[in-house]
Order: sequence, then C-alpha cells, then structure tokens
Amino acid sequence: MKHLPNSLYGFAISLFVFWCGTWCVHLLAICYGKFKLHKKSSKCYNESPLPAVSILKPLMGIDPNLEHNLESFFTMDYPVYELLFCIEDSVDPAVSTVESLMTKYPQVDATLYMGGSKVGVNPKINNMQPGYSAAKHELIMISDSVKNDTLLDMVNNMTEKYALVHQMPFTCDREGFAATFEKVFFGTVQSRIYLSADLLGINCHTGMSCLLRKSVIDELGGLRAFGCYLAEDFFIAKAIRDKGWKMRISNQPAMQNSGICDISSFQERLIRWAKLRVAMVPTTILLEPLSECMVLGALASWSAAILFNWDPLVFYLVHVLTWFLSDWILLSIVQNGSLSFHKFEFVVGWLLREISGPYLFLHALWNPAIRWRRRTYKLQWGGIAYELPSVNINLSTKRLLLS
Ligand SMILES: CCCCCCCC/C=C\CCCCCCCC(=O)N[C@@H](CO[C@@H]1OC[C@@H](O)[C@H](O)[C@H]1O)[C@H](O)/C=C/CCCCCCCCCCCCC
Ligand SMILES: O=c1ccn([C@@H]2O[C@H](COP(=O)(O)OP(=O)(O)O)[C@@H](O)[C@H]2O)c(=O)[nH]1
Repeated sequence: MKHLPNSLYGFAISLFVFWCGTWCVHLLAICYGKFKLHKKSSKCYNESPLPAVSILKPLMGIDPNLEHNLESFFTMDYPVYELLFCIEDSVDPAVSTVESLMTKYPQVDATLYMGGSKVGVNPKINNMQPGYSAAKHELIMISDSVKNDTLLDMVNNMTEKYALVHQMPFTCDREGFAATFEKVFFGTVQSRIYLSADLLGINCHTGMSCLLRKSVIDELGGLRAFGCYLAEDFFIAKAIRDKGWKMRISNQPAMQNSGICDISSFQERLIRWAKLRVAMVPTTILLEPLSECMVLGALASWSAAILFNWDPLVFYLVHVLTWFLSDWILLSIVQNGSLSFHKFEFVVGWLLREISGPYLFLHALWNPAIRWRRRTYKLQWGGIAYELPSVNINLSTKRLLLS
C-alpha cells in the first residue's frame, strides 16, 4: 500500500466512499418503500368533495390486454372524472376498442379525439394535444391502466404545495419469464433509484402515470411547451419545480399491464430510456454503470484490497449476495404480497438483469438514434429532440402495429 501513487490511493478511497453511498441508497429505498408504499387511501367523499379529474389516455395500436386495461378507467371508484381518449390515426385498431367501451358505459363522460395536433416532435404530446385543450377540469391525469382506487390515492397525495403526483413504475402479475424479468427490473434497480430520488428530492418523474395541476401546466405554456422533448415527463417535472411547486410519488405503484411481454422488446424500451437519460442528465454516463452491482462490486473489491488488504474474492461474493438479498427485500415491499414466481425464477431473472444492465447501457451509448413506435429520433445534449427520416420498422414495432 505504501508504494502506491497518491492518485491511485485517492481513487480507491473515492470508490470505497461511493460504494458506501450506494448501500445508503439501498437502505433509504427499503425504509422509504416500507413507509410510503401501499398505504390505503381513506378519504370519504362526503367529508370534503373530491376534485374532478380529466384523464388523458394517449393510445397507439392495440395489445391483448388493451380492452381490459381501458375498461378499468370506466369502472374507477371516483366521483367525477372525464375520459379523453386520444388516437393519432383514425384507422388505428384501438379506435373500435374505445368506441365499444364508450357504448358499454354510456354513463361515463368519455370522448375520443382523433388526428392529434402537431405542436412539436414528441408524438405522445402531439397525440394528447386535442384532449388536453378540451380538458374541463383543473386536475389532469395521464395514465396507463389503473386499479379502482388509483385516482383517489393520487388525488390524496396532491396536497396544497404539490403540482405533480406520479406513480413509481411497477408491473401486474403476468405469466412467463419475460414478465418475471420486467418485475425484477421495476421492483429492484428502478424502485431503488425512484424511491431514494423521491425521498431526496431528485427529479425522477416517469410519465406513464401522473396527476398534474392544469393551471400550472398552462402557466408553463401548456403541454405543447414540452413537445420539443421526447422525455416530456422529466422536463415537465423540472419546470414545475422551477416554479416553486413540489412533486412526489403516490402510495400505489403504477401497475403496467401491457399484453406484449417479451425480453427483447423490453430491453429495447430500456435502451430507449437510457438514451433519454444520457442526453438529459449526462452524469448518468458515469453514475449508471458505476452503480451496477457487478461493476461496482469488482471496483469496490479492488479498492478494499488496496485500502484494507481484504480478500477481493470474498469481498465480491459477500457484496453480490448482500445486494441480491436487499433487492429481494425491496421487491417484496413493492409487491406487497406473494410474488407470482418461484424464488429460483427470481435468481435467474435477477442475474440476467444484473449481467445485462451494463451491456444494455453500453448499447444505448453506442447508437444514439431512438426508435419509438413507428418513428426514429435523435437527441441533442440537453434533451431537445428531432425526428429522423423513417427507416425499416423493427420486429416489435411491426407486431404492435399489426396487432
Ligand atoms: C451513490 C449512489 C448513486 C446512484 C446513482 C444511480 C444512477 C442512476 C441509475 C439509474 C437511473 C434510473 C432513473 C429512474 C428513471 C428511469 C426511467 C426512465 O428512464 N424514464 C424516462 C423515459 O420515460 C418515458 O419517456 C417517454 C414518456 O412519454 C413515457 O411516458 C415515459 O415513461 C424518463 O424520461 C426519465 C425520467 C427521469 C430521469 C432521471 C435521470 C436522473 C437519474 C439520476 C438519479 C440519481 C439518484 C440517486 C439517488 C441517491
Ligand atoms: O408515437 C407515439 C408513441 C407513444 N404514444 C403513447 O405514449 C404512451 C407511452 O408509450 P410507450 O408505451 O411506447 O412508451 P414507454 O412507456 O415505453 O416509454 C402510450 O400511451 C402511447 O400510446 C403515442 O401516443 N404516440
């Protein structure tokens, strides 16, 4: 140790400190998850009237679970809300699914907007724009499928100083290994960052399920003001906070329930998200690979050997095992009940996630073009997006469009 150059010694100390910090993140996420998640919403309608909500549902293409997922919006346990379905293409098969549900539930205030409105590059914003312009209520929800008390839970979290309540992404129980893999991803690495970021006031808003104050968004220029970004969710949250409003997660995680569940399209989705994060928050280029279990374990083993002369192999194995156990604890907290798969499947899913994580990240860095549904984009540093001319449609997109 005495013969080491100071810089190397300093590097080993920094790594070891970062490693300790990562364990604090594990601990924070477990404690905050236990404290925050799955608390029952208990507001009684007669006590104080609940605010009316406009629910925006951008749709593109169908999947085997779409009808069931959309039906959950018609049967929600909430007194006053309107549904604003937005579909860009009038020949989209989702149109007939929405229309048949509107016929089945005539008592629900639901409208279908077709054609979108080109206010920027972001196709989701363009699609939602007509619905957003027509929204009647002060609270706006943009969401994937819901449980019948999801909206109540989100509204309860929207107290005075808050202008954004979002749900931490998670998944419904579904059959097959791909579903296990998705659950392991959202219930471990993603939950860890999401929970600790929310607790520490770091912007980690993922827009698959959120509740917004329309007056605040209008003050910021409306949804159209975020049409130049692909990651509108991140920039909406940033602008809301810059105006002095607060944001937080709700008690229920978002139960994603897509009927298309295979490892390769999920990995494509993760790669797309990683490309967005890299462009928006460039420090993630270093932080993300460094905070991966296998990479950090190797680096920390080296630094522990340098600093304390500890056996690197034993250190590495204990590190991986403890990480694995704390991920299991966090997943159990987020799931809040028995898991739909065997422990052995968790081991395989966890190992696959941990080994593929760094590879997917490198893949994202390698080719910065972003494929989202039927279009391709590129991002400038900072997050402004521009669309590239169409190229060949990949397999998973084809499946989505044809279904
Ligand atoms: C000392 C330890 C440090 C740990 C460092 C951790 C490094 C970060 C590791 C992982 C980052 C995970 C970030 C969570 C969000 C991931 C999901 C995501 O990428 N979503 C993006 C895309 O969402 C879709 O975008 C299109 C939209 O239409 C869809 O509806 C959306 O679903 C989304 O845009 C990203 C939002 C947040 C980005 C945050 C990036 C900063 C992360 C740094 C966090 C550091 C936390 C440290 C905690 C102590
Ligand atoms: O060109 C598009 C792409 C997406 N979306 C909508 O944006 C939401 C998120 O899309 P996706 O699931 O592809 O994004 P992810 O959650 O994977 O980021 C969905 O409601 C889509 O219907 C849209 O309206 N137009």
